[in-house]
Amino acid sequence: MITVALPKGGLLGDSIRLFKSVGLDFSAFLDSSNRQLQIYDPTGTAKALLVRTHDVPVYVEYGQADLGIAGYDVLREKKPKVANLIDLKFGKCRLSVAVKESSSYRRTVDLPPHGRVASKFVHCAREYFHNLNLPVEIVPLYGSVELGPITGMSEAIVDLVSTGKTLRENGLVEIDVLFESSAYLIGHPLSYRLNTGGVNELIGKLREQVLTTV
Ligand SMILES: Nc1ncnc2c1ncn2[C@@H]1O[C@H](COP(=O)(O)OP(=O)(O)OP(=O)(O)O)[C@@H](O)[C@H]1O
Ligand SMILES: O=P(O)(O)OC[C@H]1O[C@H](OP(=O)(O)OP(=O)(O)O)[C@H](O)[C@@H]1O
Repeated sequence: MITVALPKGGLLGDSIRLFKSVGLDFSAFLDSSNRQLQIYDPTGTAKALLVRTHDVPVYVEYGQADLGIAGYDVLREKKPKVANLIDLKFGKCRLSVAVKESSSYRRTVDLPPHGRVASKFVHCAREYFHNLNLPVEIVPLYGSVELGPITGMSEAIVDLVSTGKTLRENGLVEIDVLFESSAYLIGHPLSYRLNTGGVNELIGKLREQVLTTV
């Protein structure tokens, strides 16, 4: 039996569509009345766990899931010991630095030394500012990060940007991009080495599917 960890939230629909295209149906997770966190594909060949997006690599690293789907941003932030198997080409976004449009900061190096930067991606932000030799205080937040500069708590944010709508509607502008991101299929290293439950065949089908749809 193959176990896959699927991310709740924005990546769930595309993840379920991808598995459906290779014959595995986990669409029960899309039913809002469903509260089951573990479901079996009707063919009985695989089961899926529904987990928070940041927890997907944890289930895969610990071996409770053979496969999982997580954003590259999450993988950069958590650096889990998992294999990055396939760039799935959906969930595209970027991790960017943004500031208030009305501020005078137009490049990251314009930010004041020892200024504050709010972020959900604390490790990525710390590494980025360290590489620029800019000493800043990273303020960890769990969401609505744009409120950092709006309320005056921070001079800048490091956050995901996709359409840019959230930045625009909150009077913020992007001044640098740390990296581009998309969803990845990740795997437990032993699962594909031992071909647990025929996982390699499934990975092959998923790879083919991604190649033909792009
Ligand atoms: N506009 C976007 N904003 C945020 N994430 C996006 C966006 N577009 C694509 N993504 C991708 O979707 C993933 C999941 O984002 P989502 O907003 O569903 O969860 P989250 O809010 O980060 O997680 P949680 O609610 O569990 O804290 C991100 O890690 C990223 O890879
Ligand atoms: O560029 P856009 O298309 O507007 O998308 C970017 C927004 O989406 C994400 O927030 P999310 O909806 O995950 O909520 P959060 O603030 O709780 O992280 C991200 O943190 C931005 O706020």
